[in-house]
Amino acid sequence: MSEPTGNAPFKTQRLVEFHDTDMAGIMHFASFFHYMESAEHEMIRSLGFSVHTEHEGQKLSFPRVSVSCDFHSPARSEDILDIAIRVTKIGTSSVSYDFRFTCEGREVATGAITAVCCSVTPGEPIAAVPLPSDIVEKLKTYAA
Ligand SMILES: CC(C)(COP(=O)(O)OP(=O)(O)OC[C@H]1O[C@@H](n2cnc3c(N)ncnc32)[C@H](O)[C@@H]1OP(=O)(O)O)[C@@H](O)C(=O)NCCC(=O)NCCSC(=O)c1cc(O)c2ccccc2c1O
Repeated sequence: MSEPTGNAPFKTQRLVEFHDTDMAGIMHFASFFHYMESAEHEMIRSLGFSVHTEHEGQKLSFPRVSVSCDFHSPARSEDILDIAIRVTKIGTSSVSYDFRFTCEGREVATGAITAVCCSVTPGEPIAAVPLPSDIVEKLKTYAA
Protein backbone atom coordinates (compact mmCIF):
# COMPACT_ATOMS: atom_id res chain seq x y z
CA MET A 1 0.00 0.00 0.00
CA SER A 2 1.22 3.49 -0.79
CA GLU A 3 2.21 5.84 2.01
CA PRO A 4 -0.08 8.86 2.51
CA THR A 5 1.31 11.86 0.64
CA GLY A 6 -1.26 14.62 1.14
CA ASN A 7 -1.26 15.36 -2.61
CA ALA A 8 -3.97 17.56 -4.09
CA PRO A 9 -6.83 15.59 -5.65
CA PHE A 10 -7.52 15.41 -9.39
CA LYS A 11 -10.31 17.87 -10.14
CA THR A 12 -12.79 18.06 -12.98
CA GLN A 13 -16.28 19.43 -13.65
CA ARG A 14 -19.40 17.96 -15.17
CA LEU A 15 -22.66 19.60 -16.23
CA VAL A 16 -25.68 17.60 -15.08
CA GLU A 17 -27.49 16.55 -18.25
CA PHE A 18 -31.30 16.54 -18.35
CA HIS A 19 -31.24 12.85 -19.32
CA ASP A 20 -29.31 12.07 -16.11
CA THR A 21 -32.17 13.31 -13.89
CA ASP A 22 -35.33 11.55 -12.78
CA MET A 23 -39.02 12.47 -12.48
CA ALA A 24 -38.31 14.26 -9.20
CA GLY A 25 -36.05 16.60 -11.18
CA ILE A 26 -32.89 15.45 -9.41
CA MET A 27 -29.88 13.56 -10.67
CA HIS A 28 -30.58 9.81 -10.72
CA PHE A 29 -28.40 7.72 -8.43
CA ALA A 30 -27.07 5.56 -11.28
CA SER A 31 -25.83 8.67 -13.09
CA PHE A 32 -23.37 9.32 -10.25
CA PHE A 33 -21.70 6.00 -11.06
CA HIS A 34 -21.34 7.01 -14.73
CA TYR A 35 -19.90 10.39 -13.71
CA MET A 36 -17.43 8.69 -11.32
CA GLU A 37 -16.31 6.34 -14.09
CA SER A 38 -15.87 9.16 -16.64
CA ALA A 39 -13.97 11.29 -14.13
CA GLU A 40 -11.68 8.37 -13.24
CA HIS A 41 -10.93 7.70 -16.93
CA GLU A 42 -10.21 11.42 -17.42
CA MET A 43 -7.83 11.35 -14.44
CA ILE A 44 -6.04 8.31 -15.90
CA ARG A 45 -5.68 10.04 -19.29
CA SER A 46 -4.28 13.10 -17.50
CA LEU A 47 -1.58 10.82 -16.08
CA GLY A 48 -0.55 9.75 -19.59
CA PHE A 49 -2.03 6.29 -19.81
CA SER A 50 -5.42 4.81 -20.63
CA VAL A 51 -7.88 2.30 -19.25
CA HIS A 52 -7.12 0.41 -22.47
CA THR A 53 -3.44 -0.25 -22.01
CA GLU A 54 -0.72 -2.80 -22.72
CA HIS A 55 2.26 -3.77 -20.61
CA GLU A 56 5.06 -5.96 -21.93
CA GLY A 57 2.78 -7.24 -24.71
CA GLN A 58 -0.04 -8.06 -22.30
CA LYS A 59 -3.46 -6.38 -22.60
CA LEU A 60 -4.49 -4.91 -19.25
CA SER A 61 -7.99 -4.12 -18.05
CA PHE A 62 -9.31 -2.57 -14.85
CA PRO A 63 -12.61 -4.21 -13.86
CA ARG A 64 -14.27 -2.87 -10.76
CA VAL A 65 -14.67 -5.10 -7.69
CA SER A 66 -16.31 -2.54 -5.41
CA VAL A 67 -18.31 0.63 -6.06
CA SER A 68 -20.30 2.75 -3.60
CA CYS A 69 -21.88 6.17 -3.33
CA ASP A 70 -23.57 8.21 -0.59
CA PHE A 71 -25.94 11.01 -1.57
CA HIS A 72 -25.97 14.10 0.64
CA SER A 73 -27.97 16.72 -1.30
CA PRO A 74 -29.67 16.75 -4.71
CA ALA A 75 -28.09 17.80 -8.00
CA ARG A 76 -30.35 19.18 -10.72
CA SER A 77 -30.27 19.52 -14.50
CA GLU A 78 -27.66 22.10 -15.63
CA ASP A 79 -25.94 22.19 -12.23
CA ILE A 80 -22.18 22.21 -12.65
CA LEU A 81 -20.66 19.56 -10.42
CA ASP A 82 -17.10 19.82 -9.14
CA ILE A 83 -15.63 16.32 -8.88
CA ALA A 84 -12.49 15.65 -6.83
CA ILE A 85 -10.75 12.25 -6.94
CA ARG A 86 -8.09 10.93 -4.60
CA VAL A 87 -6.22 7.65 -4.89
CA THR A 88 -6.78 6.19 -1.43
CA LYS A 89 -5.01 2.84 -1.78
CA ILE A 90 -2.54 1.30 -4.20
CA GLY A 91 -2.35 -2.42 -3.56
CA THR A 92 -0.55 -5.20 -5.41
CA SER A 93 -3.12 -5.36 -8.18
CA SER A 94 -5.91 -3.13 -6.87
CA VAL A 95 -6.32 0.63 -6.82
CA SER A 96 -8.99 2.46 -4.81
CA TYR A 97 -10.34 5.93 -5.37
CA ASP A 98 -12.54 8.30 -3.37
CA PHE A 99 -14.83 10.75 -5.14
CA ARG A 100 -16.37 13.97 -3.82
CA PHE A 101 -19.10 15.78 -5.75
CA THR A 102 -19.87 19.39 -4.81
CA CYS A 103 -22.03 22.09 -6.38
CA GLU A 104 -21.00 25.68 -5.59
CA GLY A 105 -19.37 24.36 -2.41
CA ARG A 106 -22.40 22.30 -1.31
CA GLU A 107 -21.64 18.62 -0.71
CA VAL A 108 -23.71 16.52 -3.13
CA ALA A 109 -22.26 13.00 -2.98
CA THR A 110 -19.22 10.99 -1.93
CA GLY A 111 -18.24 7.72 -3.53
CA ALA A 112 -15.57 5.10 -3.89
CA ILE A 113 -14.33 2.65 -6.51
CA THR A 114 -11.84 -0.20 -6.29
CA ALA A 115 -10.54 -1.47 -9.64
CA VAL A 116 -8.18 -4.39 -10.20
CA CYS A 117 -5.42 -4.55 -12.79
CA CYS A 118 -6.13 -7.71 -14.79
CA SER A 119 -4.61 -9.41 -17.79
CA VAL A 120 -7.10 -10.06 -20.57
CA THR A 121 -6.19 -12.87 -22.93
CA PRO A 122 -8.87 -14.11 -25.34
CA GLY A 123 -10.03 -17.59 -24.34
CA GLU A 124 -8.61 -17.32 -20.82
CA PRO A 125 -10.30 -16.12 -17.64
CA ILE A 126 -9.35 -12.61 -16.58
CA ALA A 127 -7.00 -12.64 -13.61
CA ALA A 128 -5.45 -10.05 -11.34
CA VAL A 129 -1.83 -9.13 -12.15
CA PRO A 130 0.46 -6.73 -10.26
CA LEU A 131 0.07 -3.09 -11.23
CA PRO A 132 3.04 -2.13 -13.45
CA SER A 133 5.50 0.07 -11.54
CA ASP A 134 5.19 2.98 -14.01
CA ILE A 135 1.40 3.03 -13.48
CA VAL A 136 1.92 2.92 -9.69
CA GLU A 137 4.23 5.95 -9.91
CA LYS A 138 1.67 7.86 -11.98
CA LEU A 139 -1.21 6.99 -9.64
CA LYS A 140 0.79 8.34 -6.68
CA THR A 141 0.30 11.83 -8.20
CA TYR A 142 -3.17 11.86 -6.66
CA ALA A 143 -2.52 9.69 -3.59
CA ALA A 144 -4.40 10.97 -0.55
C1 LIG B 1 -11.29 -8.86 -10.97
C2 LIG B 1 -11.19 -10.36 -10.63
C3 LIG B 1 -10.70 -11.17 -11.86
C4 LIG B 1 -10.15 -10.49 -9.52
O1 LIG B 1 -10.14 -11.83 -9.11
P1 LIG B 1 -8.76 -12.53 -8.72
O2 LIG B 1 -9.12 -13.82 -8.09
O3 LIG B 1 -7.81 -12.57 -9.89
O4 LIG B 1 -8.11 -11.51 -7.67
P2 LIG B 1 -8.29 -11.40 -6.07
O5 LIG B 1 -9.63 -11.83 -5.62
O6 LIG B 1 -7.08 -12.00 -5.49
O7 LIG B 1 -8.26 -9.81 -5.82
C5 LIG B 1 -7.30 -8.98 -6.45
C6 LIG B 1 -7.22 -7.68 -5.70
O8 LIG B 1 -8.52 -7.07 -5.59
C7 LIG B 1 -8.88 -6.83 -4.21
N1 LIG B 1 -10.32 -7.03 -4.08
C8 LIG B 1 -11.02 -8.09 -4.52
N2 LIG B 1 -12.33 -7.90 -4.24
C9 LIG B 1 -12.43 -6.71 -3.59
C10 LIG B 1 -13.53 -5.95 -3.05
N3 LIG B 1 -14.78 -6.39 -3.11
N4 LIG B 1 -13.25 -4.77 -2.45
C11 LIG B 1 -11.97 -4.28 -2.39
N5 LIG B 1 -10.90 -4.96 -2.91
C12 LIG B 1 -11.14 -6.15 -3.49
C13 LIG B 1 -8.06 -7.87 -3.44
O9 LIG B 1 -7.89 -7.42 -2.11
C14 LIG B 1 -6.76 -7.85 -4.25
O10 LIG B 1 -6.06 -6.63 -3.92
P3 LIG B 1 -4.45 -6.51 -3.98
O11 LIG B 1 -4.17 -5.07 -4.18
O12 LIG B 1 -3.92 -7.06 -2.71
O13 LIG B 1 -3.94 -7.28 -5.18
C15 LIG B 1 -12.55 -10.93 -10.12
O14 LIG B 1 -12.81 -10.36 -8.87
C16 LIG B 1 -13.68 -10.63 -11.08
O15 LIG B 1 -13.71 -11.12 -12.21
N6 LIG B 1 -14.63 -9.84 -10.63
C17 LIG B 1 -15.75 -9.39 -11.48
C18 LIG B 1 -15.42 -8.03 -12.11
C19 LIG B 1 -16.64 -7.42 -12.75
O16 LIG B 1 -17.36 -8.09 -13.46
N7 LIG B 1 -16.90 -6.13 -12.45
C20 LIG B 1 -18.06 -5.40 -12.95
C21 LIG B 1 -17.88 -4.81 -14.31
S1 LIG B 1 -16.31 -4.09 -14.64
C22 LIG B 1 -16.66 -2.56 -15.39
O17 LIG B 1 -17.76 -2.11 -15.35
C23 LIG B 1 -15.55 -1.78 -15.99
C24 LIG B 1 -15.64 -0.41 -15.90
C25 LIG B 1 -14.61 0.39 -16.37
O18 LIG B 1 -14.67 1.73 -16.26
C26 LIG B 1 -13.46 -0.20 -16.96
C27 LIG B 1 -12.40 0.59 -17.39
C28 LIG B 1 -11.29 -0.04 -17.92
C29 LIG B 1 -11.22 -1.40 -18.08
C30 LIG B 1 -12.27 -2.20 -17.65
C31 LIG B 1 -13.40 -1.61 -17.08
C32 LIG B 1 -14.47 -2.39 -16.60
O19 LIG B 1 -14.42 -3.73 -16.75
